[in-house]
Amino acid sequence: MDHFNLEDGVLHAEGVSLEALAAEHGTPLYVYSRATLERHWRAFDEALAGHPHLVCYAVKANASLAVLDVLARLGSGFDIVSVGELERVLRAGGDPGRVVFSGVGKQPHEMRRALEVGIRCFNVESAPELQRLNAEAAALGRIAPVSVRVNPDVDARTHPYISTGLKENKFGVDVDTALALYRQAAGLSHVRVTGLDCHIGSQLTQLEPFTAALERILALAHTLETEGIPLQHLDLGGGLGIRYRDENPPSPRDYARALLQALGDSRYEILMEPGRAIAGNAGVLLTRVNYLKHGGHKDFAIVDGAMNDLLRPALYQAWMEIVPVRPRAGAGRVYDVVGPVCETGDFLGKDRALALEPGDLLAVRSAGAYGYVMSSNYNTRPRAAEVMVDGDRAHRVTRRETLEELMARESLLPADER
Ligand SMILES: Cc1ncc(COP(=O)(O)O)c(C=O)c1O
Ligand SMILES: N[C@@H](CCCC[NH3+])C(=O)O
Repeated sequence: MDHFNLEDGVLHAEGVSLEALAAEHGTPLYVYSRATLERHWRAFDEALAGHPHLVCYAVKANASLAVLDVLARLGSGFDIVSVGELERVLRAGGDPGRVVFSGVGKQPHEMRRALEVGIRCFNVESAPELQRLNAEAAALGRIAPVSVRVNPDVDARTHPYISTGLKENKFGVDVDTALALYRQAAGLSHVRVTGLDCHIGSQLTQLEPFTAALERILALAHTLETEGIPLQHLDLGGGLGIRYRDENPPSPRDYARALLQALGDSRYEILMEPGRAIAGNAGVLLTRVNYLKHGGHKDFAIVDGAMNDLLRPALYQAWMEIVPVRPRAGAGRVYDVVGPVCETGDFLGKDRALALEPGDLLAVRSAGAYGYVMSSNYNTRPRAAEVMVDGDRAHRVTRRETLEELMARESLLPADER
């Protein structure tokens, strides 16, 4: 469920016409709905009510300051993977005490900043990382709270690029290595074991991989208890999928119910790191039809948005729904919706039945997660702008980059070396 609906024949975000937003801010344009974000975050929080928990929104899904601001005001925790994401959370008023730090390649300066502001937990992914964290904490006179990220070797049944919990994936450590790491951690002077972490992949549409992973980490938690290494929390990661087309992912409530059931009567605090399930259907990408090109073999709708704005279709062959903002009557044609970028893989959608005229505005739905954050300047295209709708008001979040700003970041060689 989201807040993008037709009103008087025109697609609106909450109470705001997407045509009006495109006219004011230009295209391509990302538009987010505050009400949808809030509803999705609350769905997780309420699904876990009655059990100690913290919903740590995965910032990587959509790191817009406005999105973080909305969630920080709800009391959200945050899952970060870089010091840049940490600075964004702090800037948006997020509580560092509710931040967990994931990722296989944390750098010393990132660890130091996270230690200084006092984050909730470091999700450690290797033995050398544990040693380095202990050394950095010792140098600062701090104690680093840690979880070990366990790779439970379960098949998440998702696209291979976004599966993270198989033994051939770079993430986490296997159960035996995790046990060894916990034993090491227990003997280190400047880390304190607080939890256990696991994340098996993204866009999961079935419960079974989640519960299989939980069973494996519960067994490890039990072993740790018997060794005198008690845990306060289990971080079950993110990964709950959303409907892009015809997927039928479990609701946050069914997902939480299954996990709490598998947890039995153990009272570990539960941390979750949902990203896509909160932000995905809270955003659309608006793009305008520039040309219609009717070939002998194919019809192309050439739009002003491209793979540099929204990479998911090109990178994962992801299917994203494309709808006209003001639907026209009539059958139309079957188009490949493509951008101006010089790549055959530059498409937003293939074989879409659409009734179109040049100048029409299209909305790519479910673009709130892994959209703007994965955009680039490929083909020297400025990044899109972002707008947050809140009821019948809209706030510009990011201004469209100008070519001057893009160029100003670079320099020519010194004149005498030319
Ligand atoms: C460690 C970790 N936590 C959370 C997430 C968020 O995943 P999702 O957006 O699928 O909920 C990811 C991304 O896969 C991740 O790697
Ligand atoms: N970027 C991916 C998800 C990556 C999840 C992060 N580990 C997507 O768009 O589906």
